[in-house]
Amino acid sequence: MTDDPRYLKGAPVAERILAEVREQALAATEDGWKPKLVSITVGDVDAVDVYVRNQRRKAQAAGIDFEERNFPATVSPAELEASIHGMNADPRVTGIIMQRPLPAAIPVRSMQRAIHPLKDVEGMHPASIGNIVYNELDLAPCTAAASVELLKATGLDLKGLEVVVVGHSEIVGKPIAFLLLSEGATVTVCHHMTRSLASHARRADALFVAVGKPRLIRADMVKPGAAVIDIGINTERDADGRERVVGDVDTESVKHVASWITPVPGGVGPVTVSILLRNTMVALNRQRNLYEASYGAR
Ligand SMILES: NC(=O)C1=CN([C@@H]2O[C@H](COP(=O)(O)OP(=O)(O)OC[C@H]3O[C@@H](n4cnc5c(N)ncnc54)[C@H](OP(=O)(O)O)[C@@H]3O)[C@@H](O)[C@H]2O)C=CC1
Ligand SMILES: Nc1nc(=O)c2c([nH]1)NC[C@@H]1CN(c3ccc(C(=O)N[C@@H](CCC(=O)O)C(=O)O)cc3)C=[N+]21
Repeated sequence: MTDDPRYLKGAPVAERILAEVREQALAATEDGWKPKLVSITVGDVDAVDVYVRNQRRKAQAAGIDFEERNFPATVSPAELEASIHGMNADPRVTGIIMQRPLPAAIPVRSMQRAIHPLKDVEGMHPASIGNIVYNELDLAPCTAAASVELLKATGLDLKGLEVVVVGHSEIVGKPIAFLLLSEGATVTVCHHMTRSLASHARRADALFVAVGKPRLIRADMVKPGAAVIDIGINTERDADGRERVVGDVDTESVKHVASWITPVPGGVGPVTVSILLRNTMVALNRQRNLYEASYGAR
């Protein structure tokens, strides 16, 4: 079933990006600039496990060092911030990603701000997010950038394309909208106060869904021939009690209407990981350029 040509799979896109990352990482290492990504997790969060596991696997395959720093759920904001400052100052650390969610006692935004913009490989610091508003797109939030890469893989021309984004979180929906605007698409953003999600969604040539609700998008909400990018990752139990991961789109019905649909798993997720590693190399090159501009070329 996953051989259906309508499935817009993540693996080929992810592999292409990872091959470029690997080449850059090897060249940088030879020049004495070994890339290293540090992942921060706080407490034990199932939702993050898969992501971190894949980050470690793909980083190692690409020649990027990967270190996991797990803090207890009881860590204070001040302690966490002090650790981040330590990583900012450590020249061996190229990039820092702070996995979400954080415990309620820790203010996500101030922690995001504590990561130096030059090491912010998720593109979530206000200074980084600001760049995409100015059409500087080389380091964008990973999931948003991954979703747009998948749309590009359809070959559709983004200029003037009618796009609807469902979900407006700061980490996924909003940056998708900004990236698409920069590419010339006409973008409508829907959220929980939108009056008729179905009537907006049905107009879309490309529909992005990042909400966290299984089967939110059904076949009657999709324009025939549309590209559907399903970003949701939800865990459900099936009838015999087994856990399975599903997106926000009712894939079985929508695939008869859409021309392209990203599967979950196997769609946006793997591309997100490869973009994180690509961002690590963008960060490394920025640090290296700054160093060489300050101290002269090696
Ligand atoms: N594949 C990947 O790499 C990643 C996948 N994800 C997945 O993507 C999904 C979204 O993540 P994230 O953006 O962090 O989640 P958030 O919970 O932060 O945001 C969800 C968004 O959906 C909107 N929303 C809620 N209910 C509705 C509704 N009925 N109709 C329309 N919009 C609605 C919310 O709007 P409002 O604020 O107005 O309520 C909000 O903007 C999750 O399933 C998550 O697991 C996340 C990150 C990476
Ligand atoms: N700061 C932050 N940024 C995030 O982007 C972020 C986060 N925190 N917290 C958790 C969520 C979730 N997320 C996933 C990314 C890829 C896969 C992924 O690779 N999924 C594979 C799963 C394959 C398998 O099951 O092994 C797939 O969809 O095919 C999963 C989940 C990123 N998130």
